[in-house]
Amino acid sequence: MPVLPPCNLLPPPFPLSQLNFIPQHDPSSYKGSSGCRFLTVGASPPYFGALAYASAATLQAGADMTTALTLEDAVADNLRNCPLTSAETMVYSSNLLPPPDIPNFSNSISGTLIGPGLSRAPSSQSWACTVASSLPPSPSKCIVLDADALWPSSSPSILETLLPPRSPLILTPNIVEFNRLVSTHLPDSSNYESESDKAQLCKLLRTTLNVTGIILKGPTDIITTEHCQLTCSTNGSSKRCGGLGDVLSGLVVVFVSWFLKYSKAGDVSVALWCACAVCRESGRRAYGKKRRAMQAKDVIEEIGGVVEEVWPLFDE
Ligand SMILES: NC(=O)C1=CN([C@@H]2O[C@H](COP(=O)(O)OP(=O)(O)OC[C@H]3O[C@@H](n4cnc5c(N)ncnc54)[C@H](OP(=O)(O)O)[C@@H]3O)[C@@H](O)[C@H]2O)[C@@H](O)CC1
Ligand SMILES: Nc1ncnc2c1ncn2[C@@H]1O[C@H](COP(=O)(O)OP(=O)(O)OP(=O)(O)O)[C@@H](O)[C@H]1O
Repeated sequence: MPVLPPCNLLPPPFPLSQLNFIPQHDPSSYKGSSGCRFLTVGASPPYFGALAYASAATLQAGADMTTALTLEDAVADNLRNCPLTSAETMVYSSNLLPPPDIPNFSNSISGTLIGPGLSRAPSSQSWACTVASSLPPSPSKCIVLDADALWPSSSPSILETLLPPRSPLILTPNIVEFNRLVSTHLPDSSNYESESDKAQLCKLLRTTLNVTGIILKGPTDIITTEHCQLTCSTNGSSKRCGGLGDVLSGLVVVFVSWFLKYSKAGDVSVALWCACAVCRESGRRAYGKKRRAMQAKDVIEEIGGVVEEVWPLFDE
C-alpha cells in the first residue's frame, strides 16, 4: 500500500486500503484495455455543454478514450468544435452510430453515462430509451443515469427501460430530480422534512428500484448502496456554477467502472464516495484560484492533479 500524501479528501470514511482500485499504467496495455473506455450519451440544443463537461471529466480522471453519442448531427458538430471535447472525444450522432450498432460497439466500453444535456423532449427521451435498451447487460459494466435521464417521461421512462437492472445501475439525482423520483416511485413518501428522513428515503428508493446505488447531491452528498450509506461533505467550491453535476457524473462512471474491474474488497459505495470527494476537492482548488470567475471547466482542469495526489502513478 503506497503512503498517501495529505489531501483534503483524506482520510476517507472507510479503510484506506479500499482506495486501492485505481489502475496503474501498464506498458503492455493498449488504448482502452485497462477499463479506461467510456460512452457518454446526451446533449440536445441548447445543452450540449453538459455532455462536454461530463466527457471531459472522464478524460481528466484517467480515461483512455471517451465516445460521446448525441441524437442530432448539429449537436455532434457543436461538441466536435467545443474546446473541452474536440480532439480527445469521439463524437457520434445517431446517424453515424444507430442503436443496432451499439451492442457491438459497446463491447469495448467499461461504463456508460446517460443524461447530461439530453433534454426532456419526447424525441430525445425515446431515442435514449432505445440506446439504453440496446446496451448489452453485464455485471461488470455500469450504467449511470443523471439529469434528464431521470425525467419521468411517457411510459416507459429511460430508468424504467433499465428496470429490473441487469447491469450495475447508479442514479445521481440533484434534489429536484430526487423529489421527482420519489413522487413517481414512492408516492406515499413525498412529504419528508429532516436530513435523516432524506437518508431513509434514499434507502427506500434504492430498494424499491433495486438499483446498485444512488448519490443524492447537495451540501452533503448522500451515498446509498445495498450494504452501506455514506455521506461526503468534504469542502468544495462555494460557487454553485452550472455543470458541476455533469462533472460528477463523468467521475462516477469512471470510478465505478474501475471499482467493478479492479476492487478486491469493500462496497461500491467506496467508488461513489471517491467520485464525490474528487469532484468537491477539484471544486475547492478551482475556486481558490478563480474565485467568482470559476466555471465547470476550471473544476475539470483540477481533476488530474487531485487524482494523481491520491493515487500516484509509480513510473520507473
Ligand atoms: N452548460 C450546459 O449545457 C449545462 C446544461 N445542463 C443541463 O440542463 C438541463 C436541465 O437541468 P437543470 O438541473 O438545470 O434543470 P432545470 O429544469 O433547469 O431545473 C429546474 C429548476 O429546479 C430548481 N433547482 C435546480 N437545482 C436545484 C437545487 N440544487 N436546489 C433547489 N432548486 C434547484 C431551479 O428552480 P428555480 O430556483 O429557478 O425556481 C431550476 O430552475 C439538463 O439536461 C442538464 O444536464 C446543466 O447540467 C448545467 C450546464
Ligand atoms: N450547497 C452545496 N455545497 C457544496 N457542494 C454542493 C452543494 N450543492 C451541490 N454540491 C456539490 O456540487 C456538485 C453538483 O451538485 P448539483 O446539485 O449542483 O448538481 P446538478 O444540479 O445536477 O448540477 P448541473 O448544474 O450539472 O445540472 C456535487 O458534487 C455536489 O456535491
